[in-house]
Amino acid sequence: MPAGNWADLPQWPTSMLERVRKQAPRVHCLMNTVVQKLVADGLSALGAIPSMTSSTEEVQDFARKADALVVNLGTLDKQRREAIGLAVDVAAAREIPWVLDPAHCDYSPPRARFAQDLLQRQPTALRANAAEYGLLTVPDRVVAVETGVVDHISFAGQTISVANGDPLMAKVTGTGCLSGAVIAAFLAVDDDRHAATAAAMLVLGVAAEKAALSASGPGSFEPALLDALAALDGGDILERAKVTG
Ligand SMILES: Nc1ncnc2c1ncn2[C@@H]1O[C@H](COP(=O)(O)OP(=O)(O)O)[C@@H](O)[C@H]1O
Ligand SMILES: Cc1ncsc1CCOP(=O)(O)O
Ligand SMILES: [Mg+2]
Repeated sequence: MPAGNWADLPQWPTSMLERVRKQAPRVHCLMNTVVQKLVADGLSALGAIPSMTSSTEEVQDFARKADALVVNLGTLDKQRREAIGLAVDVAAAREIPWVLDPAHCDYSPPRARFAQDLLQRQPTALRANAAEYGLLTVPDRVVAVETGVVDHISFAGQTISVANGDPLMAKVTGTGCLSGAVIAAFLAVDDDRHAATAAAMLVLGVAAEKAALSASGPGSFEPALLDALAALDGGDILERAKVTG
């Protein structure tokens, strides 16, 4: 955590959120086909600018214009593997942050191997649920995020835990994928990769809590989450944050 612990300096996530809104980072998403709309809408609500192509002819042009990249393996096929490799080449050359979400790698050994190979290419952060996380070995320089009821964000021997969120997040497909994209947006505006990743998880978790106040189930939770991401302010974050580390 920057310059002390959460109790000493609780305003840094709000400062990062304000920078996301002001700078409007471009986040290019190699996103699974199931949740592209939610992820694009979530990034837009937050204040970032999403793009989504996975065409091998175009992906490098999009990555060259991006401030950060998120690579999600949820609907992997031959062409997407190739597009991911091309996009990561650009991210590495331009030294922009990129986030790996090894979605469903616990279902498929070839996908788990591909995820492990991508980890050797040093993403800025890995974001995975517990089943996915348990299969992978995370290199030292990669921020490791294991999500669930409590999110654990580990880097350089230190772990920040964020206990915000709502059980309705597990009832809407794509909240995990959205979390990877939100992390990418925060990494684009702050060089402290550990703090930026934790701030992203906190902001999404607090937005989910605010959304749950008005939702009557998963259907109404999804649009309420977009509204909450757009409306979230420093007061909400300070009042609700459950951060340790
Ligand atoms: N029961 C829960 N209570 C609070 N937050 C949750 C809960 N389940 C999931 N989340 C949140 O939902 C998001 C997705 O996490 P997770 O369900 O672990 O990923 P995935 O959707 O990839 O399986 C994270 O932001 C996590 O904090
Ligand atoms: C259902 C499904 N199948 C392939 S990707 C995907 C979406 C996974 O979304 P999340 O892990 O964020 O709930
Ligand atoms: Mg997932």
